[in-house]
Formats: sequence, structure tokens, C-alpha cells
Amino acid sequence: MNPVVEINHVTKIFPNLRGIHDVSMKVQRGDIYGFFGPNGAGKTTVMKIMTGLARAQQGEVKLFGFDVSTQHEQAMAKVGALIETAEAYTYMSGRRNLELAARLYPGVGKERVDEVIELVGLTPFQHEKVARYSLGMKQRLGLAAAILSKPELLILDEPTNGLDIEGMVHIREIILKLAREERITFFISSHLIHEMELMCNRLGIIHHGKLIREGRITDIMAGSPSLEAAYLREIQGNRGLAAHA
Ligand SMILES: Nc1ncnc2c1ncn2[C@@H]1O[C@H](COP(=O)(O)OP(=O)(O)OP(=O)(O)O)[C@@H](O)[C@H]1O
Repeated sequence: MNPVVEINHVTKIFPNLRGIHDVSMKVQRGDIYGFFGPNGAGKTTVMKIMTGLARAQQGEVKLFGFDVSTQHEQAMAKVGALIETAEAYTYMSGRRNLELAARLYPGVGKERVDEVIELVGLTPFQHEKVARYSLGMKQRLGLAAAILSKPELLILDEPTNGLDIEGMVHIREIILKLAREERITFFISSHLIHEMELMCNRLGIIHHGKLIREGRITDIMAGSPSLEAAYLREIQGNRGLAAHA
């Protein structure tokens, strides 16, 4: 069976010479794949290329076996994405926003809107204007919109960014529930290593635009007291290699 996500040797260098270089990753069905790296490492650039919002200069991305740049419609057919902050009409209720979004998908009706509102825990607030929502509620609304069409893969860019601890726990619980109940495969970026440790089974680590490690979290952590310690060991190892190159 095809991997859900296959990124092969993708490079995109901006005119300022920053960007991503020769990135390759694989996500299998059922993974909650964490894409970890510090600010500016290249996560958003990779995710924009994955969803066709940006073009790679070299390499290819396949989703469910389809090339994102040449077979975009088939590649994105079973994909939901939340990249950068979720957008919504703030003068309308959360529910109305979802009803409008549902019109984009044939076969997605009122029952599915009810279902996704329930899944993300917005039932008590569904009729309130989005302008009155907290950041956490807006993120949950974004998640609800992203799962309306029952995607098999969800690509989430920093879904807990800016949230307080309760907000983070809530989003994490929703992700784990969606993985379990809707059998969604996840590709989630974050610069918060603890979040990745609590949520994901596999991890790709990007540093200065290069993927420096990919594997099961348990393997990456082997011999380290925490994932954070394992990450620090990993980047020190890379600095050492660079110094000897
Ligand atoms: N359009 C652009 N033009 C020039 N440089 C860019 C552009 N987009 C991103 N970059 C640079 O490319 C590098 C990677 O940026 P990217 O936004 O992908 O990182 P990130 O890991 O998502 O960071 P953050 O966690 O801060 O969002 C950064 O150095 C950034 O400044």
C-alpha cells in the first residue's frame, strides 16, 4: 500500500538563501506524525509545498500515491489542512461558518455539521458569533471545518500555537479522538517538543531547513531521559558533523 505522505528530496531556497534543502519524509496510514523544529526551521514551507500552496524547486510530494503538483485534485481529495491561523467570518456564528463551508462539499449536510461541532466540543457555543470566541475555540472551529469532508489525512500547522495549557490539552484530546474514532492519519507541525512527545508516534526533526532525523519517538528517545534531551543530543551531533565536513 502507498504511504499516505511521501516527500522525496524536496528543495526550495528563497532569494535570501533561506528555505528547505533535500527534505524526505514518509507517513504511513494511522500515524500521528510530528513534524518538529524550532522557529524558522522550514516547517511551514514544507507544509505549503505538501498542499500545493507553494512549489518546490526540486523533488516531489505524493499524497496517497498522487503527485501534488501534477495530480493536485486526486492528491488532495482525501486531505484536510489547517495551515497558519484558521480563517472564519467573525460576524457569523461558528455553526453558520461551518454550514457555509459544508456547501463546498457535495454530500456534506446538516448531520455532519452537528457531528463535527460535537467532535470538537463546540456544541454549547455553536450559535455565538466567532468574534466572541477565544483563540482555542477558533482553533477548534478550524479543526471542525477541516474534518467536514471526512478526510483521511489532516495536515495541521502548529495547531496549539498561542494556546494556554487547557487549550493545548483540549486540542490534543480532539486529535487523539479523531485518530481513534474517524481513523484520520495526522501530520502535525510544532516547535513544542513536549506536545510532540504526548501526541505523536513518529517524528521528523527539521533544523536549518534540513531533516536531521526521522523515526519512531521511542527509538529517537532511546537512551535519553526525555524527547527534549534526545533532540538536543541530535542537534549537537549534527553540529559536530558539520564542523568535520
Ligand atoms: N517567502 C519567503 N521569502 C523569504 N524567506 C522566507 C519566505 N518564507 C519563509 N522564509 C524563510 O525560510 C525559513 C523557513 O521558514 P518557515 O516559515 O518555513 O519556518 P517554520 O519552521 O514554519 O517557522 P515558524 O515556526 O516560525 O513558523 C525561515 O528562515 C524564513 O525566514
